[in-house]
Amino acid sequence: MAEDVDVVVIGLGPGGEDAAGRLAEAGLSVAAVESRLVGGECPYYACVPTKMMVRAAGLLAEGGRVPGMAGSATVGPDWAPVAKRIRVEATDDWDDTAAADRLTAKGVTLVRGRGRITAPREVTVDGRVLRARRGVLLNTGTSPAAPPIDGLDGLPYWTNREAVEATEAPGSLLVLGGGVVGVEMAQVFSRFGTRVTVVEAGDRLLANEEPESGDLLRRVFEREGIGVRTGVKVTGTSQEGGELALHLGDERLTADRLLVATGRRPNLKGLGLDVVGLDEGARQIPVDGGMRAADGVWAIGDITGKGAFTHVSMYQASVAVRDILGEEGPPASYRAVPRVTFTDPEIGSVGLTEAQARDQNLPVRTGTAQIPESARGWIHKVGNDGFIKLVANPEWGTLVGATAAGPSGGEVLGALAVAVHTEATTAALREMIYAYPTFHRAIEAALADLDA
Ligand SMILES: Cc1cc2nc3c(=O)[nH]c(=O)nc-3n(C[C@H](O)[C@H](O)[C@H](O)COP(=O)(O)OP(=O)(O)OC[C@H]3O[C@@H](n4cnc5c(N)ncnc54)[C@H](O)[C@@H]3O)c2cc1C
Ligand SMILES: NC(=O)c1ccc[n+]([C@@H]2O[C@H](COP(=O)([O-])OP(=O)(O)OC[C@H]3O[C@@H](n4cnc5c(N)ncnc54)[C@H](O)[C@@H]3O)[C@@H](O)[C@H]2O)c1
Repeated sequence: MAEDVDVVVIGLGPGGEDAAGRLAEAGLSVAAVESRLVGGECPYYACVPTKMMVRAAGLLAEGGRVPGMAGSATVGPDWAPVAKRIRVEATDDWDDTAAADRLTAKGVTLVRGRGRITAPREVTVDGRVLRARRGVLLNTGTSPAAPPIDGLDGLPYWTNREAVEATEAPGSLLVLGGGVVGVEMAQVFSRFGTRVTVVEAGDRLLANEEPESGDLLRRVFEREGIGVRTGVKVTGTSQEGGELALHLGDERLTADRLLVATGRRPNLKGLGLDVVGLDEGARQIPVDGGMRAADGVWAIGDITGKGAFTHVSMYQASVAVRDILGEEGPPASYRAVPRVTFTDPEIGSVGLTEAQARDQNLPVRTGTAQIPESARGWIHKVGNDGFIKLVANPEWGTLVGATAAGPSGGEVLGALAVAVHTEATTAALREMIYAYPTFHRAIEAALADLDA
């Protein structure tokens, strides 16, 4: 017999988990369906454990910067405490009991298994039928995607999941894909003594960011001994003995491990989307400003294609909850989506890149300041690589995008995210007093360059 509830949430990524809890706390009856781990990719295989890896790698790098600046230091990498911290503190050995208990304590009915829409406002999980009076909220996220390269399917390659579960740093690592996952992982493992080469098909690292960001990262990587191969085509793969190989025509790159970080595919197959007029083969589910995808269907998170970040998933959750509860509020806006690549230097950015602004036919003016030339950057000295780049629309007199690359670039970004979000005028930003000597004071120099 079917069970009647108000809302069924399929997939409990960060947004789905949050929305299910909030809807239950608002008094609705909520069934939440999860096939793997409550909380999704972020706490178990993505943001949280990888940032623990980044933190540990950063400590090693800072220790290595002591000579010539503050005396002597000997640092030796050991992956064991990183692996232990991920297993014990971050993921509870990839056990979601605590998260599941938190959710059910809010009044949510947790249903373990794979959910499928079987009729409008109806979801079936292993034969259990759930009817949703108000509707269904989709938050099924993404899975790692591998390109169709000869032989790759048969190789024991890592994705982000195996990399996070690693109990030791490999001797050598090939990273296929120089996007966010690839560059974060490459630098982490390199700092733990792994010989790393990044292999990227596009002509630069971090293709979605300003070209200056990819160029900066390449310079830093090469200085740190990380191999960077861009604009290359992998024609095949092979395994000989313990070694994995990528073929670039006649050339062979070999390593103990291969990390495939070539992007993600949305978890839409088998969801029964055709029942509600949506396309399971699509790259994303189109949503309106209230996160509505179809009658009685809301979608949030990576599957909406509005930015594959935990903060976007959480933001959309709050918009969807409001819409489901029939509360007033502004439609979702993506003008000022912030993003941070947690390399050293950190690459923080918000809004449009220069190229994206030009593609939208906006009038564009840019201003740049180099961190090493700022007072704080000069004082900081070793490890001071970075820049601020502003993308302004001179007609509106506002910033439409910005990048803060450098030490704590993701934190400096906060000021720029406020500026883009609130549409602060560049005139007002110029009148601001910027504390001396901070990294964010370089924003003032970039504003001056905007005028030049
Ligand atoms: C290595 C890595 C590092 C990252 N670091 C960051 C970072 O630092 N900051 C940041 O903001 N973002 C980061 N991200 C992105 C971030 O992980 C995602 O944007 C975030 O998890 C939000 O995803 P989501 O809400 O769409 O759902 P997901 O987290 O993908 O979760 C979806 C859930 O739905 C479940 N599911 C799927 N289909 C079904 C079904 N039919 N029935 C039941 N359950 C189903 C899945 O099992 C999963 O638990 C990182 C990603 C990766 C890969
Ligand atoms: N710090 C963060 O917030 C953070 C960290 C990691 C991931 N994420 C999210 O996860 C998403 C996925 O990250 P990702 O790095 O897997 O994907 P991505 O799309 O950012 O990068 C994938 C890269 O792989 C390259 N590639 C694709 N096919 C290739 C091939 N055959 N050979 C060589 N290179 C190839 C692409 O050109 C691209 O540069 C990101 O877009 C981001 O939204 C966020």
